[in-house]
Amino acid sequence: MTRPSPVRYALPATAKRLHLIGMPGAGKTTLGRALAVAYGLPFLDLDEEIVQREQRSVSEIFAQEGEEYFRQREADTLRDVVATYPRLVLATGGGTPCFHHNLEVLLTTGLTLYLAVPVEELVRRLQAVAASRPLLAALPDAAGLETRLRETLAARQGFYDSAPICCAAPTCSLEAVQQLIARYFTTA
Ligand SMILES: Nc1ncnc2c1ncn2[C@@H]1O[C@H](COP(=O)(O)OP(=O)(O)OP(=O)(O)O)[C@@H](O)[C@H]1O
Ligand SMILES: O=C(O)C1=C[C@@H](O)[C@@H](O)[C@H](O)C1
Ligand SMILES: [Mg+2]
Repeated sequence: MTRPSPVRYALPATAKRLHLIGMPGAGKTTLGRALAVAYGLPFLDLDEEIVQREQRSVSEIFAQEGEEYFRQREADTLRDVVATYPRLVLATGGGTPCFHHNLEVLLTTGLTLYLAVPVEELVRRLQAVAASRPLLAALPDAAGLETRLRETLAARQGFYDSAPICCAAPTCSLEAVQQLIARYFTTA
């Protein structure tokens, strides 16, 4: 099989910011890092940026200040980040598009990609780490985790579906996403 030419997948000069949205465990951070390398763009993870600014973990912020405080910090940090970085691949938090008009910020300041992954796969990926996620901790078992993820996805689906590009598993490979991005720019 011949490898596709890298030129075909080059990011158009007009696309300087890529935003990845999707459920916890969808692969935003993993794919975001790979896209940043592929396109030669800086990478930033919004959760990590908040943690750095607050000098405490997301779980600690939720436990000590509550979710509303976290959502406000998330909204402020998102706006700072897009104002600061003219070129960027940004992995958002799972809830980022759903609060404080962040969706509008994401859609108007970069090309937003939704990583759609079935809940069964999210359960597999998150089972081991759910205890460290404030909104997924304290669930009794995998069935509880699955129920919580289904409810969360149902509430968020409308926000996620606003992204102009949707990459559905199992085709969320780096190459598949690059093809979707290239196709978006040739048909837009
Ligand atoms: N395409 C993939 N196929 C299989 N596993 C993957 C894939 N992408 C990511 N993973 C795995 O799924 C887990 C979650 O990935 P990642 O941290 O990138 O997701 P995320 O969307 O950033 O999650 P969060 O919202 O919690 O930050 C990790 O263990 C990662 O190795
Ligand atoms: O899905 C969510 O609401 C969250 C996902 C994480 O990325 C963090 O932003 C935080 O744990 C909240
Ligand atoms: Mg992440």
